[in-house]
Amino acid sequence: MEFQLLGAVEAWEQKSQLDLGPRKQRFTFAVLALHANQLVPVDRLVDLTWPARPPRTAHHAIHVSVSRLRRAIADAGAGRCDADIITRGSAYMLKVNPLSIDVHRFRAVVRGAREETDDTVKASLLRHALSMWHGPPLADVTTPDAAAVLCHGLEEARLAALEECLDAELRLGRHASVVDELTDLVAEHPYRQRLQALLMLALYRCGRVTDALDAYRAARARLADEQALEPESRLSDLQRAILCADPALDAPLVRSPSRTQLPHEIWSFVRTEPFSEDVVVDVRDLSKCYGATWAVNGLTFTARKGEVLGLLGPNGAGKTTTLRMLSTVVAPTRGQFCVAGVPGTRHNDVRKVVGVLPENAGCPGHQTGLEFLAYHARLFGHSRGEARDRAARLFALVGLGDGGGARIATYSRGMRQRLGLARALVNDPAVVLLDEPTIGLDPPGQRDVLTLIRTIAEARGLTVLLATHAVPEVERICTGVLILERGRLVSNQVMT
Ligand SMILES: Nc1ncnc2c1ncn2[C@@H]1O[C@H](COP(=O)(O)OP(=O)(O)OP(=O)(O)O)[C@@H](O)[C@H]1O
Repeated sequence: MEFQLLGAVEAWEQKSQLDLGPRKQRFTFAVLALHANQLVPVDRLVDLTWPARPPRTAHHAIHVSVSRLRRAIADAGAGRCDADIITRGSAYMLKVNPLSIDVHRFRAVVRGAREETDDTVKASLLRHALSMWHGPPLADVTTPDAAAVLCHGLEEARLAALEECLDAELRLGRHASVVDELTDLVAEHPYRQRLQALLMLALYRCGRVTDALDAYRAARARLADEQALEPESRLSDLQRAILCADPALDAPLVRSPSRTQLPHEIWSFVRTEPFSEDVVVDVRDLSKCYGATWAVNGLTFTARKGEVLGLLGPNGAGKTTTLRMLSTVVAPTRGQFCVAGVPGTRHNDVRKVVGVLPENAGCPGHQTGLEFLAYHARLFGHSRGEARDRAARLFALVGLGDGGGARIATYSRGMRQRLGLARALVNDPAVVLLDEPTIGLDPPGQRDVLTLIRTIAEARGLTVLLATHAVPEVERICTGVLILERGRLVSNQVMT
């Protein structure tokens, strides 16, 4: 489930929007989501909803709203515990993965951008974070009083991120492309002196020296007339530097970064792992570029024996490309990896230690499941008899029971996924790569397949990398999660 607070308040499960009810009910939801995983007293919800004079029925109205919200979430999640509103005394808490809420994702990406030393990456992460905004926070549910209490800090965070982004873009020599945006921003926020300074610098670098000096004069007059303030030294120093054409103000020479200047470290703000003998997957700076698109950029992580690591991200985040590189189907543009001690450059050896369930695994409908598995066991060099035994064992392991004699064409989607999983295990791999293994399955089918994956991983000490765009899948079975956005790792967490 995905929740949007930056703009109109909305909740989405897959592609359907949840009905969060009338305005006050959506407002209650928004307050709980802003304080995800924290208790919010009913009294506070009442004060925020009716700041002037709450009606006598106010507490009751909040209880009714919460119970309707709870039902809407449960119905949409079809029984999966994706998010839930729990009661503790006279307080409520929305229990949810905070990264399914845009406000918390925004803050996480901005935090990551601040740690980034490469301005290209920093600017692109900040632009991405800013793109999560679809309007003022809680736009369709809040009142001016409540917005002043709940949203002021958020709006300030957006402006600070925007200033940092424009600053990085100016350092990258992009003055021509940001000057109009800066002009609009200064008109909208006339007292933000950092924006004024950025505009003056952009104008100067565009060769518009008079406009840069006019901008300073206008800013100084406005500050004096309306705020009785003097400009900060950053503005007056900049004006002096412009007047004497200080070379320090010149636009930087834009060079394409050399290989050694590219960021090799990802920012992992939760999980850091020391090297250990247990490490079965070791990925360093793995990157893939298609034309101008970095499908995966600078991915670094490790996975230990027995770990079920989720690769979580929206469409196009780079999950499939990562798995395709690790299964040696696609060659990395940069970086390296090692699986079970085998370097990624030794393709044939990697394929012996890796099992793969691709996103759209095709199975020949005319074969029986057992024939299909035995065929693949033969490809890994097993004798005919061994291949048959192995096929039967795996068939039972994935819970396909007695259906071995039936043709695959008669299998349900869930049975095909189980078969695909069995095929991924046919070579006794150390690592299994699963790309959206539950796609197209109904909720009970999804639960079954996920439980099966976890059980097999535990029983066999397998390391599993599971690509998915569904937060609940990760919560259900993963021991850790890597969150990808536009090819970059934005978070690396242990699941608790
Ligand atoms: N063969 C290709 N040629 C060109 N671009 C590609 C190719 N494969 C992937 N891409 C691009 O790389 C980016 C990452 O794609 P990828 O399929 O790895 O993402 P994903 O996270 O698996 O997405 P999804 O959930 O939609 O499967 C996308 O912008 C995609 O268009």
